Amino acid sequence: MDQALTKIPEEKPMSAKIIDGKAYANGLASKITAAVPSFNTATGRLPGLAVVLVGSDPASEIYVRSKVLKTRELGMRSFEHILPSDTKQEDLLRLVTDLNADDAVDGILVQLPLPKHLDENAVVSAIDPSKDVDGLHPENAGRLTAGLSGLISCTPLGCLMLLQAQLGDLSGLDAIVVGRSILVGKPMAALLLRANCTVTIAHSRTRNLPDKVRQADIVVAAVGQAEMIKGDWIKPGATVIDVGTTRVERGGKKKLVGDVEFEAAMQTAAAITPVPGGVGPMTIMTLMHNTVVAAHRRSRLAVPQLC
Ligand SMILES: NC(=O)C1=CN([C@@H]2O[C@H](COP(=O)(O)OP(=O)(O)OC[C@H]3O[C@@H](n4cnc5c(N)ncnc54)[C@H](OP(=O)(O)O)[C@@H]3O)[C@@H](O)[C@H]2O)C=CC1
Ligand SMILES: Nc1nc(=O)c2c([nH]1)NC[C@@H]1CN(c3ccc(C(=O)N[C@@H](CCC(=O)O)C(=O)O)cc3)C=[N+]21
Repeated sequence: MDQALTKIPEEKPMSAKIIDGKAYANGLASKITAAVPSFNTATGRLPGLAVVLVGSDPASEIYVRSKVLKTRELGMRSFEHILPSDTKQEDLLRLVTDLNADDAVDGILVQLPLPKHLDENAVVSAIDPSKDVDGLHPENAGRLTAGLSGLISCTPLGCLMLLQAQLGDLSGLDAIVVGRSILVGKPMAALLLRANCTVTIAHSRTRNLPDKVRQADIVVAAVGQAEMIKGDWIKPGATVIDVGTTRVERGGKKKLVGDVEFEAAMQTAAAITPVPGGVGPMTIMTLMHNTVVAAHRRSRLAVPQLC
């Protein structure tokens, strides 16, 4: 046979689609901004978000700052409470009680982790569940697992929006969530299960993690260890959502990296979120989303379609 006819074209290296979380978050922002004036007309006030930060961790300060700026940018009210790192449990609980009673406040977010001497569970449980825009209160966490409506944790909600935008219906897909925190891993797994995925939850005691990741059509990495999930663990064609954010030093420069080996995963995945610019902006925007949802529910108004 003619040599020219049998020649197989050289295989091009695959390159995943980069899921633009920033762009998706901007789209969501326009819907939220549009919902604020009608809420204002109906109630005579603006939706309000209170953010509480205890201590002065520089990374936490950056996140809190961007939450405050975004709240104002979207036309809502922001209440900022920065407390010293030696704040007493009873003082923090009193602040939460005051915010619960304040009608101008629709959402309360207590930035985690709290300093070691404070009881995180007690603080989160003290938040009025109708204002718990982080979805961390046991009532909201329980409602999610029970399939009831409530407020859903921001980061997992943002990850689900990106996955559905990328894949449409998730029914029947094999998903692995690496990490089982109350903030990310557990609610993420509950949301994927609700979306009819078959879900594996992995953690620090999981055996043969690479093999488990290799089975998954969807990989959500929420560990907090720079690039611990290797590119060759990713199943060809999988969708990868990288929640992790770790500051590292590379070549004398500070850099923010995810839990997934990005460049290597690009060769096998069908789509992947970058760090920064992936899940992070979605977390901030879903917090805004939850604040508007909470404001409408608290005022007994129909919740507008935001996503
Ligand atoms: N981009 C964003 O919007 C957000 C980013 N983050 C980032 O996501 C990451 C995770 O956050 P968070 O869930 O709060 O972190 P936590 O530290 O609370 O949880 C980490 C989880 O990873 C598991 N884990 C640790 N080591 C391994 C390992 N070697 N193999 C498998 N699993 C392991 C732990 O297991 P075990 O339970 O057994 O200890 C734990 O369940 C962090 O980098 C954080 O900064 C968090 C929130 C929002
Ligand atoms: N009660 C509580 N709720 C949280 O949701 C919560 C928390 N505590 N504690 C800390 C983590 C972390 N987190 C992030 C939010 C935004 C970005 C983000 O916007 N990141 C940008 C980069 C920002 C940068 O350069 O530092 C990005 O990924 O593009 C990251 C991480 C929310 N968290």
